[in-house]
Amino acid sequence: MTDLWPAPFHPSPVRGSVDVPGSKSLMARFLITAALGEAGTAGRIVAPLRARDTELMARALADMGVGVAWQRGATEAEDILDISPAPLHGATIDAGLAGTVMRFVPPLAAFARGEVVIDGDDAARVRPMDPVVRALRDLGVEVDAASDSAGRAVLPVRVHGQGHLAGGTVEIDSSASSQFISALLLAGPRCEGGLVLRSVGPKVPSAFHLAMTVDVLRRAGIQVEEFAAGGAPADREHPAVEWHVHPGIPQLGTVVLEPDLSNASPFLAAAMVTGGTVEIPRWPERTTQPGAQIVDIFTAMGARAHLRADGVLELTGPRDIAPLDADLSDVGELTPTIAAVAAFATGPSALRNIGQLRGHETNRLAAITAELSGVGIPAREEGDDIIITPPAVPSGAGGPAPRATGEGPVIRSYEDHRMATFGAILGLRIPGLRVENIATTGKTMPRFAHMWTDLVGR
Ligand SMILES: O=C(O)C1=C[C@@H](OP(=O)(O)O)[C@@H](O)[C@H](O)C1
Ligand SMILES: C=C(OP(=O)(O)O)C(=O)O
Repeated sequence: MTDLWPAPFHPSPVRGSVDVPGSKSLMARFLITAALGEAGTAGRIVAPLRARDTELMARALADMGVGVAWQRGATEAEDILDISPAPLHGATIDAGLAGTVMRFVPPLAAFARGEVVIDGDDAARVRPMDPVVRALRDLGVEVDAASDSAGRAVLPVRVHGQGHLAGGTVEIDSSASSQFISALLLAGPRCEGGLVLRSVGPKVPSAFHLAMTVDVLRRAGIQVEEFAAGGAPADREHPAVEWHVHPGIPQLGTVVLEPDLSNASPFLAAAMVTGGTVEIPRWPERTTQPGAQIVDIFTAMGARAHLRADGVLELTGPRDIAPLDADLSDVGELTPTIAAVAAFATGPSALRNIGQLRGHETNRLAAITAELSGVGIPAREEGDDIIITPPAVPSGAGGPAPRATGEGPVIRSYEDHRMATFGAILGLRIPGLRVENIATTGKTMPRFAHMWTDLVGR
């Protein structure tokens, strides 16, 4: 039987503080970087994230021969994960539904001696893999892969590692996911001649995640140059289309994992849709995480927010939520949260240039529009945009009329952690709403349901 979670209904202002666990994206990069370090040295992650995606990544490394030791501290902030590099060998890897695992492990596998097979959930077997498979083949690696109906590579992928990679120049169309570029950049320093990666094709999404990859490499002592179209050094206005990664041995050292700001966003959304106030401690002053952008986005929708001197972000939702018309290409993973808030705005919103979400845990354009429409909030896809046209509702309380099902509406979560948190946000203002398989939030935030109930109560 499908597990249906009764989402707390709480249209009056929510107040509270939420300590969110670590960033899955930073953690994935730290793990790969540490694994490619020098044998005999260890990388240490303080306050590591124990969630499905990061445990699968840690297990993938361990299965290939890397030493991985989790140590519990008195609090989660004192937990430690030590990663000890070692020669990599063949293995069978379960990527689950983690884009980071299925895309970041194949280049790493090229350094193994032996065959590395990467497979995952059924839903993972439709996520795009072609660009990383092609790039590895162009670099001389023997890779076998299953193919989809259009002949493009998908899981399972089999990498015949030779223990080393010569490197060179490779061109890649990474418009379906930034993770293909991140995957190759992370492996770049261990290529004997370094790596020159040239983006061809339409714009690469998720600019913040690309910046995160480059930042992690540089902090590990690796020289990375970024060039914009035309060959000038890349900057904020002129995004990189070519990366030169110099050869070297990355040294992760000891890093403290930042809280996952994208996972903070549903809690901040609770303040948005109820006109309440939510605090998030340990909000980093500077970060490459795209989740930090939620503050500006919610401010544009009427919130008041400030980062206090004690490192706590405080956000108060507005009485009336202003509609949003924004290009979300660079912050795509925030879309489900923003869509749930836009559902209660005073007018139509347009969430633009998010075609890459079709290759996420599920086709999120289809999922978001179907689930909003199902609870009486008209939403549609227009090309690579989502248009949400909330029916007129009295401000502050109540919500659109739910689909009449007798027991209250159901939000399907499609095995997608962010569709589950999207449902929880809607439930604050739609009475009787239930969310299918709330446990899917365990992909990146295993205690979500408890944290949500602690914040909003029953
Ligand atoms: O590199 C990463 O850690 C991620 C990159 C982004 O992927 P896409 O570029 O495929 O959207 C993001 O959406 C995903 O949640 C995490
Ligand atoms: C797209 C996401 O995940 P993945 O790393 O599996 O691509 C996400 O977390 O929103």
